[in-house]
Amino acid sequence: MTADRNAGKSIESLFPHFITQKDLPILVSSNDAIFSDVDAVLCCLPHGTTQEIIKALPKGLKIVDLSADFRLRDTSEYEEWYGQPHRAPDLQEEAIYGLTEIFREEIKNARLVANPGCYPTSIQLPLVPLIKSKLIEYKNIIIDSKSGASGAGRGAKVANLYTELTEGIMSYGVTRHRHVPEIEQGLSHAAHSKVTVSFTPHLMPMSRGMQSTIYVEMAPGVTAEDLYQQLKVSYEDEEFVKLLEKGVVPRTHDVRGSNYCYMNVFPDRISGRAIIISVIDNLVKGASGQALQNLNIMMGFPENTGLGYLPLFP
Ligand SMILES: NC(=O)C1=CN([C@@H]2O[C@H](COP(=O)(O)OP(=O)(O)OC[C@H]3O[C@@H](n4cnc5c(N)ncnc54)[C@H](OP(=O)(O)O)[C@@H]3O)[C@@H](O)[C@H]2O)C=CC1
Ligand SMILES: CC(=O)N[C@@H](CCC(=O)OP(=O)(O)O)C(=O)O
Repeated sequence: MTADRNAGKSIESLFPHFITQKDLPILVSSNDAIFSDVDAVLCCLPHGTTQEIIKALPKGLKIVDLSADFRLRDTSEYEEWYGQPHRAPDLQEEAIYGLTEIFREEIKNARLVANPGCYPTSIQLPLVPLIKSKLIEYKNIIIDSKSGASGAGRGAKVANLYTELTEGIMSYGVTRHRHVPEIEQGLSHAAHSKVTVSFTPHLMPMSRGMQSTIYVEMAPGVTAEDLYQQLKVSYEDEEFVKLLEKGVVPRTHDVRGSNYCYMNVFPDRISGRAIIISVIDNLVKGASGQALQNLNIMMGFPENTGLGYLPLFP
């Protein structure tokens, strides 16, 4: 386990909730880490710091990168949205996008997996099967997403202070959030055609959890029942993605602390339109849980190793 500012400290001193776990290592700087006995790495660094570090790792290591550094196939898009040139285009070529339920076969043989962002996970899981089956139009997709404050990491920002966050809601990244190209890349890949979306994220006064409410126009003659049946077929064998019973509204409380994505489809009052709601825990299916799910697949372990626990309700 590596760290930057906290190199040299014990994990228990920083995160006392781990005190019951035996033989936890002392955190070391990534420069001092010894990789000879290591099979795989989960890389959880801020965007932009990861490319150089992964480039320097031994070639045989399997890697799941949680940052955005390898998510965009087009490196010029990375430069446009992340404000710096891509420093490992060769590695980008081999990176597999780790939206597990959609790219499981590719992940099996991958060496480097780019773990998806939290918003793109909550949005693509319901939309990809509906787009692949041509049940919804590729235009006029409107996405309203809400995230708990932990989505911003632990770095102190004024907007994340308790006093700024509590009893309020704040839109941010309006008209331009860096997850838009990631979402459009995934949906366009499913459509074999360019898909564009309107996307606005919101910061909510909660520590974790994410909801995406998605407004779609259905293809001619298609009903919300057709969308429901398609999602049922797509996910009936999936352990971590669940379509709720008809009419039941997905809530962040129902997936809190778990690797589940719950979703449902509702007919809009306006004919020809439907409303899709999906929820995840941004820190689990939106980050560490999906990363572990991917690593399990890459290593040939049961996919739910370390993930088989119930959500923490309420
Ligand atoms: N929070 C979320 O909901 C999501 C996060 N992610 C991704 O997960 C990863 C981790 O996110 P999160 O935990 O929220 O981020 P944080 O900002 O809370 O943590 C990042 C950690 O990276 C360490 N670090 C920074 N620079 C270096 C370096 N040069 N060498 C070694 N360690 C370094 C820091 O360690 P130290 O404290 O010792 O300085 C810090 O603890 C990121 O890649 C993020 O993009 C993905 C999806 C959702
Ligand atoms: C609340 C909040 O600030 N959320 C983060 C997204 C977190 C995440 O999933 O994604 P990355 O892995 O791409 O960092 C944001 O909007 O930038």
